[in-house]
Amino acid sequence: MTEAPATLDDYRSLLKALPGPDAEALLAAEERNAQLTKPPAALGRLESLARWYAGWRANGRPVLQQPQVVIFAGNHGVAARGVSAFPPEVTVQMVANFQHGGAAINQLSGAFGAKMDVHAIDLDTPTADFTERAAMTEAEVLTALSTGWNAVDPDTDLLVTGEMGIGNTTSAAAIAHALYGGTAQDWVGRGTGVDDAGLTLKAQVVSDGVALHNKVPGDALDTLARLGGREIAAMAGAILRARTLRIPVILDGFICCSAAACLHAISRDALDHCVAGHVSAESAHPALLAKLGQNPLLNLGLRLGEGSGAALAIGVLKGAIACHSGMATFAEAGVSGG
Ligand SMILES: O=C(O)c1ccc[n+]([C@@H]2O[C@H](COP(=O)([O-])O)[C@@H](O)[C@H]2O)c1
Ligand SMILES: Cc1cc2nc[nH]c2cc1C
Repeated sequence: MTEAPATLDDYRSLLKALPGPDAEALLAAEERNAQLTKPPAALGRLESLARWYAGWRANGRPVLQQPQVVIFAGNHGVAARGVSAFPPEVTVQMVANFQHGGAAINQLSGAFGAKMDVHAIDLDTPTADFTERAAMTEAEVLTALSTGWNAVDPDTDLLVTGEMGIGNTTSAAAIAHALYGGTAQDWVGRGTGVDDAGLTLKAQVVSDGVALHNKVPGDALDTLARLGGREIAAMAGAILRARTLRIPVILDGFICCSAAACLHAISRDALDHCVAGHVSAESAHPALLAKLGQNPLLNLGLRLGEGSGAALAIGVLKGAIACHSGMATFAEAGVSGG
């Protein structure tokens, strides 16, 4: 197995030298798509999805057989500021629920034939409150990144990255505010369901945290360490590891996209192997997706996290690949062309 990068600079170097999709497979998929028994473009976005998948899998007629859902959990010092509708102990309780098969993501992984792995990262040691100091030290963010890196099964042919962490919509909003500017209000949402007073407090916390850390120069990996969380860093590590293995990734909601944003801010093509599974009901998710240039596959009003929206989108991608690789051509079926 390829070892995880040892330093943040090693991650930066990797982000500048990422593999692309396979050009031959892209061409073969394009040619095959043009011959399938349907009017041109009649399968809409399924057609470009299948080509995208074919390119990353280096196979013009690919199969999708071994999806992996990986869930990372982390605790946040900033949760002590009262920014969530739920107490921090829910993180470890939900990890137990994942392990016992009782969460939504267990059902969705099962429904779409994905194996599911859960990584609880140092839950007894919440990150520092980012309004006081950096959420993670360099050693801590590297540990979390490598947890994500090592969590990817090299034999999987599709990865979903999900998370669980009370307080993490505040971290995600702070990352987005630091990377993209605007106001803190632009990036905060209700998360697990805070009321208006909670939302106002959240905006203040995000504003204070970003003001503190903006005083020190740094790039998006520094932002990840200063404002992020262990599960957010782990998702970034997993997304990057998947890229090195040419494993396509379905992104989940607001928090997952904040992790992806830290890679995208360093290298504009870092998410070319990713597709947004859904747009969540977290109010700033549409704006974050727009910054990433991502057009989500589903819009079902979910605001759960856990990889749930992305897991649902496995079904869409499986449908796209089944059509692309299984359909007859006009010649094979003896159907007249238009
Ligand atoms: O994925 C999303 O867009 C999303 C939106 C709202 C809430 N969540 C989940 O809710 C938790 C964070 O909410 P909060 O209010 O504690 O910041 C965390 O466990 C997330 O998985 C997730
Ligand atoms: C119960 C519960 C389940 C979750 N799953 C992801 N985030 C969550 C937050 C809460 C509060």
